[in-house]
Amino acid sequence: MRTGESAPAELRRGFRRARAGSTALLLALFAIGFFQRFAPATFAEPIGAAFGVSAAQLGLFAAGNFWVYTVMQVPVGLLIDRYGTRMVVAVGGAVTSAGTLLLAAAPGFGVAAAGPLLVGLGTSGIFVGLLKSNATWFPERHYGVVTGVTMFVGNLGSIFAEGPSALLLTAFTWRSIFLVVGLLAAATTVLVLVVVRDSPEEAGYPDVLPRPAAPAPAGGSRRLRSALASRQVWLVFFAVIGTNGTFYAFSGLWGVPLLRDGFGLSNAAASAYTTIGLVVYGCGNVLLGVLSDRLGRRRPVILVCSASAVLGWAGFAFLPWSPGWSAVVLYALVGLAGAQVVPAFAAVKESTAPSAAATALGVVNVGAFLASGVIQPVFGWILDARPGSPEASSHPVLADYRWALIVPLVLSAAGLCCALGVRETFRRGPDH
Ligand SMILES: NCCCC[C@H](N)C(=O)NCC(=O)O
Repeated sequence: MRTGESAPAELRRGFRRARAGSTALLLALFAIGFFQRFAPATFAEPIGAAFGVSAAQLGLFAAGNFWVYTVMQVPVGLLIDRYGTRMVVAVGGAVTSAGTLLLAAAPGFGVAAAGPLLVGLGTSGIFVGLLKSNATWFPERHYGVVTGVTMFVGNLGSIFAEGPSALLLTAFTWRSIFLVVGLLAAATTVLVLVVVRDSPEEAGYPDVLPRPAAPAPAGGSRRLRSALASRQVWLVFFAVIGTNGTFYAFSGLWGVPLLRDGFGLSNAAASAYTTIGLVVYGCGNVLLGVLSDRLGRRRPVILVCSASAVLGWAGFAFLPWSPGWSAVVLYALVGLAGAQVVPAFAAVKESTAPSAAATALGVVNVGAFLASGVIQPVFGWILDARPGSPEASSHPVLADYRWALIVPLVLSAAGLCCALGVRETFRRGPDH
């Protein structure tokens, strides 16, 4: 049975329908996961008020999802390489749904706090599973753009967690919103079990493109060792820390206070600049995917992003910038740099045996998550330790932020050095 250009039109249509069904369901769960990750920004206040808990307890509540998700990246990568996307994502979807419903119905904060932990656990396999599924269902030459669109759709979930959710909260309780999200996750999970197939072959179609079998490292520990022994995986890991990790750390926390404390902007005015960075990031995901597919190369795009990060962070730390065009350019530069993940994930997938791809992608994803988890507090410690600030309550000034901004600058410079060593994969897998 042929599904390429020479295959009968009906067969091609069936193949495309099967691919669209699988991909759409995985994307839906991915967007739900992104929603959950960003939901604390909007829902922390009503949830805190409902349970009468402190800001610190709420911080722990929000961090639960993040840390469980990060720790699980490599284990779920191994599980996906072993059991396939459908099984791991279906189990994950069920756990996500249970965690969300638990939060919606929680009688007290102790039970509610278990919700984000379960959600972090449940959603941890979706992204890596989706990347692996994309690698199986789409031609290699389109992997960049497919990854870019994947990231873009995930980001729609985070957008829904902000403004639209705040609007929903004016009409509905947070419990009813989480109830609906939990039921939605449950329904999507059932559909994943019924509709998703791990490969075109499993769906009754031959592979999209015939790919010569790559040497497959058998067994979990072999796959992990092969991912951890790959120079390409580590070079990309550190390059992504310098771009995506620094950008997420900044846009998720310090990007707004920098403008507020440094230039006296209101919260709303300051967050317009982080929004610009996020929009450039979201669009950059798709555009860089298209660009690197068209070029047939990943490395130049990876390098431009690393250079963009160094320029952006150096500008923030040393140039005489201020709100207005100079700030827009700097926020856009670091946003664009963050979109490096798209060609970077492609370069990792293309240099790894398909049977170990999810494990290697999981390793790289950990880097981006760990970076923001570490950079955010370190940035804060540098601000707290600022010289000549005897009163703990006084706000840091621009000069203090410039010191802290040296952290992302150093990481991005190290990332650029690593990016220089990344091997070009020419849009093709390791077996070509
Ligand atoms: N602190 C967030 C890091 C993001 C890492 C990466 N760019 C990403 O978005 N991964 C998608 C995922 O959900 O794992």
